[in-house]
Amino acid sequence: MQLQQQRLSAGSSGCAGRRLAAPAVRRASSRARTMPVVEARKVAVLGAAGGIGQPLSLLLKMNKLVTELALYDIANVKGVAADLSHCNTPVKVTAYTGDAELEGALKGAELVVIPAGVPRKPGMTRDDLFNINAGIVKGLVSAAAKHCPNAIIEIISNPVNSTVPIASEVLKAAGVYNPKRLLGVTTLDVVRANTFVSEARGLDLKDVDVPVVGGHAGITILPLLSQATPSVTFSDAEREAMTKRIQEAGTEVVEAKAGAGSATLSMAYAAARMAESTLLGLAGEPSVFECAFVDSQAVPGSPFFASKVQLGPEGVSQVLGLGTLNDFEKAALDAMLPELKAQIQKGIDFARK
Ligand SMILES: NC(=O)C1=CN([C@@H]2O[C@H](COP(=O)(O)OP(=O)(O)OC[C@H]3O[C@@H](n4cnc5c(N)ncnc54)[C@H](O)[C@@H]3O)[C@@H](O)[C@H]2O)C=CC1
Ligand SMILES: O=C([O-])CC(=O)C(=O)O
Repeated sequence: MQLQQQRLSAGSSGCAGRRLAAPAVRRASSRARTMPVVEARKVAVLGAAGGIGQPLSLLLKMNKLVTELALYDIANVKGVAADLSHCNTPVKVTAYTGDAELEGALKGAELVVIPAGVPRKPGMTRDDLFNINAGIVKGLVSAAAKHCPNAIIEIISNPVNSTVPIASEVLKAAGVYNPKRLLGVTTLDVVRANTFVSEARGLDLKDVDVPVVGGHAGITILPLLSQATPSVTFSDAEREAMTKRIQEAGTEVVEAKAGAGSATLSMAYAAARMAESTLLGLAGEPSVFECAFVDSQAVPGSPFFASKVQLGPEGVSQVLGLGTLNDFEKAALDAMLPELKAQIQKGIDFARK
């Protein structure tokens, strides 16, 4: 799998006020040389029979850093696992369904990826999913707190701006919260930004790295085009249009699917990339960077924020600052904050009820 080729990778530790370091894009050949020795790595996918869960599980079945793939879903997961288990890659596939089997999926897992929950239909916002998905995430993270309290948890289920705070409260209540081990998956925003910018400027995709910060809904998604690598220039109108396209890309897919769900294949690709980066960090690979929505002090007053983070043996080893924003980005940051904070608080309030 060549996901690593386009992984966000920065050469040095960044910090607030500095421009984020340029990507040191690893080629497949050099990656093969530097690939860490694989220890036993069990990855659990919760919601594995869904639109994201199935292709994500396939990509993880192809990943040399994974030794066991535990698939959990409330429906249809045994068939998905039987199907996947016939692929002749060494990853052992196991299947679990229903509350009684959740423990088996989670026991011994080092990474838990959660795409469980309902997707949007046209006309809905991600926040409209809150009423259903908040409870699903709460239940699954409660089980993870009990059965794999040290695992890294990566949440895909929307609204990410609220489900990650819910998860943090659940983990706190269970006495096992480690902010380095809880991440909201915003990789798809970066994947999209890289694709759209490369298309607009005729750049080779493997060289393009656009940090995307903030959150994962509408105006809370803020691509830092001024920090793109390689450096790109946009007129004011182009910058505004590109920012809006990246912010509305999820809706673009929801509308194109016309009621049949939201992004699944690109999301599976993005989550597989995030999982691979996480496993590389766990394995001690240096200089692994991704953008993710994490417990953060990057922006005063917002307890969670997406920005570039370094991944290491403990999970998030460093949350990087935002670097220098231009006036457009500063205004966009100011505009998003009330909405982002409200969505975070909504999650916290729900979990504390
Ligand atoms: N973070 C991101 O960038 C993105 C997030 N999403 C979100 O991912 C979520 C999943 O999307 P899809 O896979 O398209 O939906 P889907 O409906 O195709 O699949 C969801 C799966 O979750 C399962 N599920 C429901 N409740 C469960 C529970 N309590 N335990 C275990 N499994 C459970 C369902 O049985 C189903 O198989 C949605 O909330 C969607 O909004 C989607 C795209 C991008
Ligand atoms: O738009 C949605 O509902 C799914 C999602 O988060 C995305 O595609 O970015």
